[in-house]
Amino acid sequence: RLPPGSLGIPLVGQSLGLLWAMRANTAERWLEGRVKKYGPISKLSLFGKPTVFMYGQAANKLIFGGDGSSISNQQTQSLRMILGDRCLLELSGEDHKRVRGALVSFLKPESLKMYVSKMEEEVRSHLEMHWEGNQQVTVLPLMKKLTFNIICSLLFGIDRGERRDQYVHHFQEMIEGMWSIPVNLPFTLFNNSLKASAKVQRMLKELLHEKRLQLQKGAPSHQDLISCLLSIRGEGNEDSLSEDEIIHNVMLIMAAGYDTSSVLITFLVRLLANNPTVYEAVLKEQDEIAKSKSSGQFLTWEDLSKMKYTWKVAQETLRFYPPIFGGFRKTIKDIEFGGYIIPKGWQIFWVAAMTHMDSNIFHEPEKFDPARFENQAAIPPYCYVPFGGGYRICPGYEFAKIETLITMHHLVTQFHWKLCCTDHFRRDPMPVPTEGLPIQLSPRNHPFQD
Ligand code: HEM
Repeated sequence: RLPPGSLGIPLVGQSLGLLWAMRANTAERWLEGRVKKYGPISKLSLFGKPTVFMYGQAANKLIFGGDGSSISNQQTQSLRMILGDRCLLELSGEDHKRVRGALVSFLKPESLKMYVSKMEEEVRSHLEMHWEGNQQVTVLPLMKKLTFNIICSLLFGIDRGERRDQYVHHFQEMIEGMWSIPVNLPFTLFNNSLKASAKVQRMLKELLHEKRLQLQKGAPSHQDLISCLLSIRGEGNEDSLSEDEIIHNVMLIMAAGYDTSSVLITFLVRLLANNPTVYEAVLKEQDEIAKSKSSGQFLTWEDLSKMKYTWKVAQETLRFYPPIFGGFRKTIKDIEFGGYIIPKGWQIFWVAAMTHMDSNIFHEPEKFDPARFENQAAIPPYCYVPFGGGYRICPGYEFAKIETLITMHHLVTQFHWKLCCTDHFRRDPMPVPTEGLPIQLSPRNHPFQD
């Protein structure tokens, strides 16, 4: 009773077909082809492993909704070797709960409220340095720079300067090989990434010791994520997290929070250039907030809570272009689903966009309509999953929301822009617009000089 489909050529299976379709931005069509041929659940072979692809509300409930006793997380070997074996993605059961709890104690809204102004400072100085006075900018690399700087400032307490620049350099090298084939030979992408990962780990170890000393001298534990993690005590007053756990999870946060939010903001910029109606409504909302502030005054938590329409636009953007295309899980025992058996040890491949574009769930799914998020309760559970679901749901949701809203506030109230090239994109595996989305820029209230 295995699901229909074929495992293809040994080892290679359908991996090349899927990777090719991702690059050409036709992965959804590629998967739709499978659904037409085999139905909503089918078997194939991806990255050397027998796999079941499935999507939809019931499938997502099975994947995200359990407690980890039948389905576990599954990461690629390259990711494990680069980010370390104590990062959240590798942990399960009590270890996962303990480490995740520690990260959430910093990433929860009640803690993040304290950092709104610090985040805004980073956004303002970024725009001043890289946007103001320029007639053309390329959005994606700049947004990556910005989200990295926000992470450095808030999570690691590293201010602008030489040290931060060194981090950026090694970190970028590290993440370049995260999705590569794990062939550890000199000059392979994977080998470069592993070397960069070792450098980043050494730098973080130094930083950790500095933070420990600062804490001993009375620095506040909430000054940044690392200090917060170092201060959490277990039941017998011992360190709750080991040094490796702190370092590996700080690297995970760097990787998880950098590409994702920068892609979301880039696609928002692209959307507002293409959709004047949505642009006018976002501008109206943000102008009202700007008018209520005196010159130079920082945004507050209350201001962010007024940006309701802007966040709905972001939610609809995430429905169309989820930065995380999907992911893998592994069965711990035989599982019966939809009349089929998924054998123990097989991979499960979930894909957010397939559920997001299902017309049985979202009326006219091809239409960009932020109004569908007016009544969040009307969206059935496990159907809108850009941040995943269940006990592994993205703990950076609120962080991503705050940085997106602050950045969009400043962009729309300060600038006009239009696209300079085609608005095609490919997946790498994150969506990447052609040439990184160059735009023509002019200050607000100044017409373009063509
Ligand atoms: C638009 C921005 C973001 C999107 C779309 C996003 C999406 C996701 C998704 C889909 C997952 C679940 C993957 C799975 O279940 O296999 C996830 C997990 C995770 N995300 Fe995010 N993320 C975003 C921003 C962030 C930020 C800013 C941070 C940190 C500051 C972060 C930290 C994490 C971590 C640590 C996990 C692993 C959770 C676990 O395994 O328990 N993410 N994210």
